[in-house]
Amino acid sequence: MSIAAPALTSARLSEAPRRVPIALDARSYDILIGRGLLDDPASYEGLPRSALAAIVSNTTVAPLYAERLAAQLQGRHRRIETVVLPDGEDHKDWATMNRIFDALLAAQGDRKTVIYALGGGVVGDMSGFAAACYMRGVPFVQVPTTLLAQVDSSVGGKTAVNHPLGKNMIGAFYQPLRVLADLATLDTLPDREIRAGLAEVIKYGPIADTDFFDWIERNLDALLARDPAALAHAVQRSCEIKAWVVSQDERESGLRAILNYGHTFGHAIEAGLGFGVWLHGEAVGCGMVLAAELSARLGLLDAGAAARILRLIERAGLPVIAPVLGGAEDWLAHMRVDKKAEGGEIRFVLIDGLGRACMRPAPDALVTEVIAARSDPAVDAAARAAQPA
Ligand SMILES: NC(=O)c1ccc[n+]([C@@H]2O[C@H](COP(=O)([O-])OP(=O)(O)OC[C@H]3O[C@@H](n4cnc5c(N)ncnc54)[C@H](O)[C@@H]3O)[C@@H](O)[C@H]2O)c1
Ligand SMILES: O=C(O)C(=O)C[C@@H](O)[C@H](O)[C@H](O)COP(=O)(O)O
Ligand SMILES: [Zn+2]
Repeated sequence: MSIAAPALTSARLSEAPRRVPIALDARSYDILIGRGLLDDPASYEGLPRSALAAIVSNTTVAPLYAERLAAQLQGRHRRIETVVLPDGEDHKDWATMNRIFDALLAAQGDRKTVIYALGGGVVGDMSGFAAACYMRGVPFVQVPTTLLAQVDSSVGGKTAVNHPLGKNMIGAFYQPLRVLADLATLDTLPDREIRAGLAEVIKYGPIADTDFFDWIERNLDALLARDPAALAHAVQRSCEIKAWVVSQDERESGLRAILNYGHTFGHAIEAGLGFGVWLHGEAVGCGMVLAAELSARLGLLDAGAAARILRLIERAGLPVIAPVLGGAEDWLAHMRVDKKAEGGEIRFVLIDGLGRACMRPAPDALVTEVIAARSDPAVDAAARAAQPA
């Protein structure tokens, strides 16, 4: 499989709200992108009215934005309940999911209850999964408040929780009614999270769009400085590319796997270090470096292009040296549970020339060589030292 995305509509750099449509077999929806959308009644037009709306958020985001969202939902729903989850990837698990179900049942949520996912990818993935399961499916709206969630996780309907043995192992494909990405919410986001979000932005270049890759290279400093026009373009273009991919292959029977570039290595790092030690975007950033190196060693990518990918990820302040974990066998064991693996054979998303991705197995010995070349035990030591006692 080898894919190259066609050029899409050129992005505007105006301050007007942007609308990216995502067309699916069963249903289409809009991704709204702009500053101030959270407080704009127009953002909510056409969404269902019901007895109960449940805002699912976390201990960090709820105090910042839940009241403002609730104010917009008044009049549309008779009751508004806010479910506040503990914050962090280490809480993206079944116990936390049950807290959402407990709250929905305690509030007598019915089949028309609308779930609003207010937060980053962790809240979004869990709220979406809760919406898919509660009474076998209730409507939900994504209100992403991290860069990563605005450019990636809120779009396309992958929902999940982690299992101790693997990342996102329990989940469902379940699409939101709308994505409402208020760029102003990024103002309160810590710098480390901006950098993590940039990993998924960078991802779209090598897999689908060399012009976008060039644009990110030229505009990385503006993105790191949170320049509003640069961020708006990055979010819009990322959503356009993701919508283009997902609308052709909603359930990942082929093409959609390109969105997993860097994730086979990245998920192994997240699980191997313990969920939450490295941010998802950090692990994916490093994973993209390893996958580019593997692509080069397989003769798919020239060394200059692999070096450009590495340099961009490094400039974004993301890690480019991996942990050693428990050694080569430990790495391979983590990667064998990857959802793209078939019959225990690991399949990697590789870069087949900048702007094109393909999926292929690779010899264990070569994968091990790449890991050995790009890992350092000092990274494991630093990760252990950064963990709370
Ligand atoms: N479903 C998908 O397609 C998809 C795609 C990419 C990633 N993901 C998943 O998304 C998760 C990562 O998402 P993430 O990077 O958003 O992490 P996150 O959800 O943990 O959010 C990062 C941190 O930022 C805080 N935060 C969120 N919004 C804030 C704001 N506006 N101001 C201040 N703080 C804020 C959060 O409380 C958290 O501490 C991972 O679990 C990953 O697997 C899913
Ligand atoms: O939307 C997709 O498809 C992706 O692969 C996007 C990824 O950035 C995201 O991290 C996703 O959750 C990974 O999916 P998984 O199937 O490997 O768990
Ligand atoms: Zn990801």
